[in-house]
Amino acid sequence: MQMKPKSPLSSWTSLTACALAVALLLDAALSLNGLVPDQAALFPSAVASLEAVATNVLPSGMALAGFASGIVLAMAVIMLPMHQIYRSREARLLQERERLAAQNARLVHQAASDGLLGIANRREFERVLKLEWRRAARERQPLSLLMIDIDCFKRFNDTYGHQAGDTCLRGVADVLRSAAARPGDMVARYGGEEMVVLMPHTSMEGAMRMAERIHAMLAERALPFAASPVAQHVTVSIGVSSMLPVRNGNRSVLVQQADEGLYAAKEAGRNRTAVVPNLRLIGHDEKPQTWTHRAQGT
Ligand SMILES: Nc1nc2c(ncn2[C@@H]2O[C@H](COP(=O)(O)OP(=O)(O)OP(=O)(O)O)[C@@H](O)[C@H]2O)c(=O)[nH]1
Repeated sequence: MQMKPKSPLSSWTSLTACALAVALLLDAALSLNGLVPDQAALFPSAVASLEAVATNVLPSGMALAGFASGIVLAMAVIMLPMHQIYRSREARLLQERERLAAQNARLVHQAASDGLLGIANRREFERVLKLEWRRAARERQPLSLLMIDIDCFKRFNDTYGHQAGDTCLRGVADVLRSAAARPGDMVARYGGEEMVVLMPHTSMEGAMRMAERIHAMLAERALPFAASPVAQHVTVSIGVSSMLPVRNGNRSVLVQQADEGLYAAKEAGRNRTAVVPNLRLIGHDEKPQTWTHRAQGT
């Protein structure tokens, strides 16, 4: 919580108000002597003391009080409007600071997201991947990635036009956003018609389930694509990778593996999910063992 700075003028105003109150009390005391003559018999010694004060001290006190009241009133007359001006300037500065903070947040969001799809862009994905990799290594938790590519998207653009292509991309991004609903999940545009879903604290099994959910949701959404050689609606191919990160490990392997899986899914006929086992365990001339799974219900 931010502390509002205290105006130096408000201290002056309080001081002025106190001085004014003291001066008024002094004036009231001065009048007391004339107001209580009948009660003098009841409290003779008190009245005698008051009279002594009134005779010896009050006349000079009266002059001093009058002078002080004059100064205090003059200060109040000057200070109060100045205080008002200060307060309204302070309010304007606070408003301006809030406006700039909101603008800054908007700019940060714009720099991190894709203008067409409204999801994170590649740069933001790389930034978050670095953080999540470190976190997963620290917490010894698996980190999974889906690399998703729309099938035959060139044909979609050629058939329906580039604008319809953009609408289709937005539709797929919407589905990914709804599917990856956990707070830690991240959906990003990796480039062109390729998107990624990064899933912290998620094992290979969980990532495969997520891939199946995406295929199912796209089949249900059924974005029309009659010219597709794969199905009557827009479909995607998905490559999956999952790792237990180590602190100084190479995080690009996670992306590379998902990309290999995507390639394998395309090769196997599209509209499916594929996993390529850990690339680092496979020799150069050895062909990776690929597991592919065709999407259900298409
Ligand atoms: N409308 C639109 N099209 C895009 C965008 N970004 C990339 N593309 C198009 O996506 C198409 C990708 O085509 P390819 O890489 O040949 O792949 P594909 O036709 O999807 O074929 P497969 O991936 O093998 O199924 C190209 O025609 C790009 O122009 C975009 O922002 N909007």
